[in-house]
Amino acid sequence: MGYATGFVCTQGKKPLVSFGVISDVQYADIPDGRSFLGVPRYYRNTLLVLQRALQKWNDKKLNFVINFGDIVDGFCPKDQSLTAVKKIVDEFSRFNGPVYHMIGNHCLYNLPRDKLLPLLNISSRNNLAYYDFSPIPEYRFVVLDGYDISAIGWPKDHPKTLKALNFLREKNPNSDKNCPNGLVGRERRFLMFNGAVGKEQIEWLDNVLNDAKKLNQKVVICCHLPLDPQASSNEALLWNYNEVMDVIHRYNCVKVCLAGHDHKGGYSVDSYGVHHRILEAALECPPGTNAFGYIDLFHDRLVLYGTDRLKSQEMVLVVSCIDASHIITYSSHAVQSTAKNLFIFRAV
Ligand SMILES: Nc1ccn([C@@H]2O[C@H](COP(=O)(O)O)[C@@H](O)[C@H]2O)c(=O)n1
Ligand SMILES: O=P(O)(O)OC[C@H](O)CO
Repeated sequence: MGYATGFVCTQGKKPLVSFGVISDVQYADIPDGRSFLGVPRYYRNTLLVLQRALQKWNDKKLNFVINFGDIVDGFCPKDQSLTAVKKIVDEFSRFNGPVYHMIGNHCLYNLPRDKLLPLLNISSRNNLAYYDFSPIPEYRFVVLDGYDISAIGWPKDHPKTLKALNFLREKNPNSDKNCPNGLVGRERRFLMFNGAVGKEQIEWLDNVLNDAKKLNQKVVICCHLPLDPQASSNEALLWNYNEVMDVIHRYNCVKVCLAGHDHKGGYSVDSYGVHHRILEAALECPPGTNAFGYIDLFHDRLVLYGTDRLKSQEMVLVVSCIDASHIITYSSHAVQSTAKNLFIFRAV
């Protein structure tokens, strides 16, 4: 295990703040298995990955930690859900500082929102799980609730469940609404394990970004579901990623969007110069390997130091795009190179 080095652009500067990141822990006290597409999943080992992450984050005296959702897997036996969620939350609470959680589909397979959100320390109105925080005056973090409109997590007769089911009936012809067969390209996101950001949350986002702009803050958006098709598999995207990105693109203050859910990870810079980084899943680490990291925040860039499967990434912030038609994209399997490609952007 080791953090990748070689980022020369920080020139030994001290970061404004540093925070730990991990996604898709998906713990369950069950034997190893596979995803629908056959990718191995190590349900018990993932707890060890989280424990090593905590050790590293505490050793490095990071300022806070963000968990990108799905702390417990849907295959966790339901009579163990509460114990399993508490077990993982207790692990996170060994961090010597604040931990910010967000919800994912697997959290919602295990517990309803009214039980889940207090455990995750998400104080909410109407059981919604979006919020923002500002660890330093220069930066604002916005955590979105990607399952605001969803067929999972709300009571069966809740208006949001009914709305989501109607939406899926309209968009996905398959009887198994998790099956993307017959859907083409970006339409393949219309699956039950995804969801949407509702109207009220979009208005809230607009207001937060307006406020951040007035305060001259840079914004990092965090959401379990990815927001950019260039970084993500079509099957993992937020249903209304385009609506959310339309709001985000109205504000030059949004610099980076971080996500989980698409376990292989990904990265892109969109046509507005916003970085999108999807974190590789902890669940898919074979025993002895890891997928966690930490991010150093500077005035002009974010530097992600990943371990093993979680790849390192330098994200240079931009104020304007000289050539908006040129989008830099590569999958997590491709060679990682960012800074040298960013000559088309003017750095802050
Ligand atoms: N290509 C796919 C992917 C998934 N499904 C359905 O989703 C469920 C969950 O998938 P996982 O990747 O988390 O295992 C799975 O049980 C399938 O119902 C699918 O149909 N086609
Ligand atoms: O974490 P899961 O099981 O919901 O899987 C999500 C898929 O990777 C999205 O493509």
